[in-house]
Amino acid sequence: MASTFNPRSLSSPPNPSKPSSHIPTLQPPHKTITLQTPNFTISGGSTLSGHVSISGSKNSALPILAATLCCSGTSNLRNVPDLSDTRTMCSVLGSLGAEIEDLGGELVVNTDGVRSVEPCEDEIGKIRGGFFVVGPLLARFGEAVVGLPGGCDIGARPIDLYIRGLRALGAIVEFRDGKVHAHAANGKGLMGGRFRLNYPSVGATETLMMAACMADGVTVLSNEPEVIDLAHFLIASGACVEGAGTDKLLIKGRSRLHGSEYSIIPDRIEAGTFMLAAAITRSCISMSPVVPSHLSCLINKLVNAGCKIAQCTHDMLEFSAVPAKARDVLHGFNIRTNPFPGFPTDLQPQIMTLLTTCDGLSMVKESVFENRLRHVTELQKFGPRIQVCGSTALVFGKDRGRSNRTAEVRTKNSGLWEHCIGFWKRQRKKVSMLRGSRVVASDLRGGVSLVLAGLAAEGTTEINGIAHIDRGYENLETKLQRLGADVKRLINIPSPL
Ligand SMILES: CC(=O)N[C@H]1[C@@H](OP(=O)(O)OP(=O)(O)OC[C@H]2O[C@@H](n3ccc(=O)[nH]c3=O)[C@H](O)[C@@H]2O)O[C@H](CO)[C@@H](O)[C@@H]1O
Ligand SMILES: C=C(OP(=O)(O)O)C(=O)O
Repeated sequence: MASTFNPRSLSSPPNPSKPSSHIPTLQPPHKTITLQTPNFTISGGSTLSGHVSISGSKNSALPILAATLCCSGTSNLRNVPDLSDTRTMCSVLGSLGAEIEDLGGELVVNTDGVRSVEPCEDEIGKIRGGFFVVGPLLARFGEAVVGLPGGCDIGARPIDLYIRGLRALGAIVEFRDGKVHAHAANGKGLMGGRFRLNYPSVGATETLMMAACMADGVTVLSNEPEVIDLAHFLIASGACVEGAGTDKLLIKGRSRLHGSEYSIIPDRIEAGTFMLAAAITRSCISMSPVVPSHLSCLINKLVNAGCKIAQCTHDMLEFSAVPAKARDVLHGFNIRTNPFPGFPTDLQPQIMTLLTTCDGLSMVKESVFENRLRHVTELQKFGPRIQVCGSTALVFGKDRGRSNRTAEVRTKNSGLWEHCIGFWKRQRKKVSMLRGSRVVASDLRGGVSLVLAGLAAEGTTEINGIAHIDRGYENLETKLQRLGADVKRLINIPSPL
């Protein structure tokens, strides 16, 4: 991974102005999940076929579970995925006094018994979404004492935008004893106010929406599908939220929200991961339910690379990467992660794995999180040539005489070209199929990108640290097995001394 080239001048599309490192910083401690049992063992090389059912979205379910704290009566939530993250979120609510009943496929949440405004710190520290409860607790009870969040270790992930936004809504916020202490300035409820995020943070937008739904007026920016899903849940519960899906949300306060019945949207990141599993194994699979427009950016990239959408309805996709002729290849391409509708950062590690099997040189630029290329070191153990500099990775695919002109031009313009083309020429003859390896997942999407590598690799792969993957994929191995993959979850028994 050592690099000497300078990527400063890499040309790239405009990025919304991201808060820079001068912003303060209540930075959350990233909790390390103990990397031990179980693991995945994968025999690579199988072609996939058949249909996969896509679960509800983790990143919608977490804020919507938090939002039930705003609602009197019961909230009936369908399509909540059964993940370690959603279980943790239920424990967070339980630690406040909420009652949650699992009807199998439907969670019934009643928060009328909530008497505490201080959720269990250990549970909050396991996931990013735990911190979202600060918004609804302030909205309904006028007070919250919340520990710092955990989640994937992919960057500093500060919470300064949350704090600034809550202050703009009239909260007094202090940091004491490792926790955020917030209360409504007038001792009753939040007053409402206007706040413009200087970066469309998903979590800050969601937290402020929940905080504002019993106060008045907030202007926020993120329009990720999961933010819109939360807006729809709040509206179903009696909130007045205008502008969901645009870059301006207007929330008019209501004194009370009520329970409702709501179904979480399908997980676009899970669906995207399965499309990439089909692409890397050059297979054809169908999937539902999906919202195809949530996947447009990925679909465009894959179609340009040589894949096909064989069928598409309002909630089903049939995706094929089966070559029409034996000599057909998938062509490398460039991606840059960005807020929706840009390329999702949560699919960056997975698409990088696909690119190692494509033709030519590809460039991957991570622009949302500053430390989201950690999986590369493990991915390299499968044999591909990937060079990282800062937040950019160059993926040296197979050379069959065609290369990715855009990557060439961009790298040429940036002075990177001489360095990397020389390297590629020396290495390309050595590039062959991915080879099975023993690797460790260090975060959720980086971890699943290793599963994709294992599916395509020659031989056997063992992936440890799969607790990270269990945070965000429901029954991953069962779903892959049904598609024909040879994946097993094994429990390691530590050898006696
Ligand atoms: C539970 C959940 O929904 N997680 C998703 C959510 O995370 P999350 O809500 O944490 O992501 P954000 O959109 O907040 O973060 C984007 C960028 O903004 C920065 N930032 C954020 C808040 C803040 O107060 N200050 C600040 O500087 C972050 O460090 C990061 O560099 O959106 C991300 C971006 O689509 C996804 O990768 C995560 O899967
Ligand atoms: C980064 C992710 O999750 P979290 O924000 O919960 O850590 C993710 O889902 O890829």
